[in-house]
Amino acid sequence: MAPVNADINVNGNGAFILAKKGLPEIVENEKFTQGYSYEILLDTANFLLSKIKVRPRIGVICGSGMGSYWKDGSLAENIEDAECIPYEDIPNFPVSTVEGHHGKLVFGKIEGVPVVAMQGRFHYYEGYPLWKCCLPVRVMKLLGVDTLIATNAAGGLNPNYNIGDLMIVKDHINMMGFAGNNPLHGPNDDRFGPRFPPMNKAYNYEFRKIAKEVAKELEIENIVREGVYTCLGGPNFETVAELNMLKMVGVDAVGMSTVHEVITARHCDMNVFALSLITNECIASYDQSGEANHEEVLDVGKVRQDILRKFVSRLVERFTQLGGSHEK
Ligand SMILES: O=P(O)(O)O[C@H]1O[C@H](CO)[C@@H](O)[C@H]1O
Ligand code: HPA
Repeated sequence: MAPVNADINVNGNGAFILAKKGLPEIVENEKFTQGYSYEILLDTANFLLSKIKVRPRIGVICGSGMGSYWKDGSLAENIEDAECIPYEDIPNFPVSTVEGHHGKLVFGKIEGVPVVAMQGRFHYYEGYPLWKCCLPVRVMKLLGVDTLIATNAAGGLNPNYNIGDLMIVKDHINMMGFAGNNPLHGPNDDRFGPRFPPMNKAYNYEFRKIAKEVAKELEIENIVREGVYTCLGGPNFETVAELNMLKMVGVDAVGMSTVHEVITARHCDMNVFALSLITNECIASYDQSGEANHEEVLDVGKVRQDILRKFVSRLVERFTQLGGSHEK
């Protein structure tokens, strides 16, 4: 895990607090996508540390409709000793605006492992610049998270995929990045990571191997796939021609998130695992009837909530057992 260059102290109330030090502030400038400075995000992390009892080790981002199983009563069943903090109460945090994204950080334990779950993520189409969509990932890093599990709902483009399948993300194609839109755009702060981060090992090989083993243990290997994800800016679903182009370049599943979060996480040296729930078939032919819609996306999330909860819980346990010395 890369040093975040912040000393961790304990304040008078026994809460963790991160001390500021190092480089000068980078001024926020949304227009030029410079993002919040390291110091501003330390304020956010310190606010959270003053509220929580355990420091999370693993961060989970819940995809569309997949956060509902973390909600209210059922959340307590899965995350022990849950402490929920609404986004609107967190300094410098954006707020969730999309149905199926509740807008809370949930701290607690899964299988005894301290975690933080984002019950709701931020998307570019909501009007947030990419750096802001990914701000929680950097805050997680400052809190001590070294592993990110990002989940998403995605359209299945691979003709062998079925609705309800789970796709372990092997790699991504950063379509928005091709057009120059990247969460790391703007001045680089080396305290988060290097100017030119590599991305050829973005999705941890050991984690993917473990996920396939876990799928066998849970007897769900028949619905678990491995493939390439891409994120488009949204909010519209894709045209037939766009989908055919994506198919030609090797995309298996299409969504509107995750890629920029993963880039941000890898930039600050987190280990990453990502999982797509295939919620709909991408309609890549003019002869096919039907239209993609968000309701269907949310419905499939509900149907798969139990399996997702079991899968993610087991992964949290197994990733933690792996320790920090594995090949990324
Ligand atoms: O990627 P998540 O947040 O799971 O959501 C996916 O589902 C929504 C479309 O139905 C889009 O936001 C797309 O990105
Ligand atoms: O078909 C899709 N396209 C883009 N994003 C999505 N999120 C869920 N399904 C889809």
